[in-house]
Amino acid sequence: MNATDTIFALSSGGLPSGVAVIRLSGPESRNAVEQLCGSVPAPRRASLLSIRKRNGDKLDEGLVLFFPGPHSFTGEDCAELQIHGGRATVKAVLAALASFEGLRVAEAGEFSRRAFTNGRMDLVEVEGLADLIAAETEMQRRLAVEQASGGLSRLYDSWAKRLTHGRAMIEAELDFADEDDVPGSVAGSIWNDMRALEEEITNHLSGARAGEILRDGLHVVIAGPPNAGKSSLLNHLARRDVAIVTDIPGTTRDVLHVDLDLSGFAVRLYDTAGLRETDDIVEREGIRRAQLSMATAHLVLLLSEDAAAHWEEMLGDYAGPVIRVQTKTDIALPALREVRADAMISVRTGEGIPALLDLVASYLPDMESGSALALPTRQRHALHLETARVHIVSALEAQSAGLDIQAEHLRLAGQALGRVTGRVDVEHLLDVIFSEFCIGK
Ligand SMILES: Nc1nc2c(c(=O)[nH]1)N(C=O)[C@@H](CNc1ccc(C(=O)N[C@@H](CCC(=O)O)C(=O)O)cc1)CN2
Ligand SMILES: Nc1nc2c(ncn2[C@@H]2O[C@H](COP(=O)(O)OP(=O)(O)OP(=O)(O)O)[C@@H](O)[C@H]2O)c(=O)[nH]1
Ligand SMILES: [Mg+2]
Repeated sequence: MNATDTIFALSSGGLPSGVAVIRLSGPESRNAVEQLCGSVPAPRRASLLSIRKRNGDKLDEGLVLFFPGPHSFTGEDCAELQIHGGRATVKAVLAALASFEGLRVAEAGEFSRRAFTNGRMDLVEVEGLADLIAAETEMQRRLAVEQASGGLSRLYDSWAKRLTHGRAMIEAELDFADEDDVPGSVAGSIWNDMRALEEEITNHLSGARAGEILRDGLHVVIAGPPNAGKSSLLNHLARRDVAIVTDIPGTTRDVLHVDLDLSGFAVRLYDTAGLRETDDIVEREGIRRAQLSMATAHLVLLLSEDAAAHWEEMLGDYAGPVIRVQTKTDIALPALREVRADAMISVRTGEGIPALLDLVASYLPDMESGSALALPTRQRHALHLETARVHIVSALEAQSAGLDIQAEHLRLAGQALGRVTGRVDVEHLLDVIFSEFCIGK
């Protein structure tokens, strides 16, 4: 990977498509456009031009744009060829680009990586952009667009600035400590703000669970005895035949999951092996996996067709929230319909399903509609934010240790914040973060 190469890639999605966008970035972008199109359009203006091979053969006619650096997505010279999205057309134009000296196909995330390297985006924005491209539900989109457009970064930068100010005040006091005419304590004025900052970070961190649920989905595990109708419920909610359903107890062994959109929120629903004592090695492994998924669930739907079920016994070590669901109400005798469950459903008739979904939705984070979503979305963020918070507390509590020790804690707090946005040594993280992207981004 050489950062002075000029890179290109198909940045639009699957082919064929109405229009396909090929992006270029790097010093040879201008030359490549000139060779292929006969001229270079005015900066940032779309021009309809013919795209030709060196021998004059016409490949296509498309809208062509040139973005001189540094005012471009990557900060380098960039260009776009917006051509017809036929497979052969795209293949021919990509081949023509590859034939130029100094041009090569981009790696996954390489455009965004250059934007980061050139200071066009910080790490939090890059992660937001990756989430925006991956977003499948309205809440994932809202969270990601706020993060990608710098909402979170501005917050973290404003915190870092307050820490720097605090340190500057302490330094000033240390420098002038032996001069008699310095009035009062300069440093004394910052501690109220540091206390307030610590509180703001604590508040922000309390949204970390909501942020992770919004981004990754609420993890809901369907559990219960064999034959309860777990796989049938998964298939019903997925509206697809995802899991094998038979009337033989012990059908499901592997953990399967589907992603649902529940009023704009992502929900990841897991189907698991029926819980029972068994000598079958394969089934036992399935049950072990079922228990493992329960251990990390946000919510368990405990299914049983028997209203007299001993619900608690099936939960094992799981201590999180549970919705007890009585299944197959279409065949259950009215006499058996004692209300010992939280929900009663039939996937045959659809009875009780909307009520069950309402119950599940009540475990989703409480989001005000329309409000900006400035929540920590990744453990990486939460870990550094917590480190920053702890250092601020240490600074506040180190009164007797002296101002220079307090200043050092504030410096470490600022460094932790800098690791979130990528302004402080994050080199080792970059490959991981950028590999999340697709080629062309
Ligand atoms: N055709 C096309 N659409 C696209 C993109 C793209 O690269 N090409 N984007 C790719 O992700 C997104 C838009 N993001 C972009 C971000 C910055 C600049 C850019 O040229 N910025 C300059 C000039 C800004 C201005 O004109 O005010 C700059 O910031 O200096 C372009 C696209 C979504 N839509
Ligand atoms: N009448 C009726 N039958 C149902 C209903 N839900 C599931 N069944 C039947 O119950 C049997 C077991 O269903 P599954 O969905 O495979 O049960 P499971 O809980 O996944 O079972 P295991 O994977 O073995 O643990 C199948 O024959 C289903 O057709 C329902 O609402 N009404
Ligand atoms: Mg099953």
